[in-house]
Amino acid sequence: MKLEAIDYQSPNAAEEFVTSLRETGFGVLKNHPIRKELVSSIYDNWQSFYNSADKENYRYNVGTQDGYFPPDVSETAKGHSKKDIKEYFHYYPWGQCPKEHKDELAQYYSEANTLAEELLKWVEQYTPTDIAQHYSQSLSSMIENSDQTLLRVLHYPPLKGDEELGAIRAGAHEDINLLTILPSANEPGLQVKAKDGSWMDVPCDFGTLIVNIGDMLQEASAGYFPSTSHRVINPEGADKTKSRISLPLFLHPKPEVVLSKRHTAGSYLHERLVELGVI
Ligand SMILES: O=C(O)CCC(=O)C(=O)O
Ligand SMILES: [Fe+2]
Repeated sequence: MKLEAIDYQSPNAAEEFVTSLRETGFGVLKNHPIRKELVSSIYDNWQSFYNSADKENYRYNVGTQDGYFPPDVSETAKGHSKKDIKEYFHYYPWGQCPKEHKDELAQYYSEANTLAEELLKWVEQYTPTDIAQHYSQSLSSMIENSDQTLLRVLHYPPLKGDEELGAIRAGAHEDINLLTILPSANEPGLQVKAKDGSWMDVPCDFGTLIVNIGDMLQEASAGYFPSTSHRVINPEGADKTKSRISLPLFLHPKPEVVLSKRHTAGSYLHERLVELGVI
């Protein structure tokens, strides 16, 4: 199995994309509308943010989960004992954000959400009827005007050699949300678990866009769309001294949206955040 980039502008893009999601949990797009200059400018500006002590002034709010999460509070992936080697910032339009970075993130958030609504329409269009009957409302309407959709600016610092034995940049995990939209990072390392249990590198040519299924879409589609494990491995050799920045947008429905008989988006998120140890 190999992940091939699908041309967003090709006439078969929607069908090929949804087939890839169904078979691997991932879809990779090229020639998509997210602007490369905007992404690389965010990477540069946030590298400066992480290099500065100012980040401590934006420590996250426990109740609302917006702001800066330093390395010592960073997540421990479900079922793991070691913390990930990363720090990150959670941006919501209503949340805290350094003012010099706000316009750019707001712009990216809005453009990526527009594309996300289209991708959810593709998913819906190629969902078999017997599965689609489980959707309580259209997938794209679940995220429309949602203030829960989260843009995470991640920084994986250079490795210093004193990291906890066995700790990696991001331990194997599944995302909680509906879909995740992720421009290729500025360094490799992201891997996805194939059906045979082996780890595959996700293509990381700058300018491609990686989309993966989260647990909420798996829940809403009664397992038809698989939420797939992925991880970020540590760099080796000369790459150890390099930072890695990435920018996932996690599409979260409004809390009252019904995902399944068992869960609303709100009840599901709460359960998972407790497991992650961040609330
Ligand atoms: O940094 C990456 O490439 C992926 C990050 C990720 O999987 C996550 O934050 O959930
Ligand atoms: Fe993830």
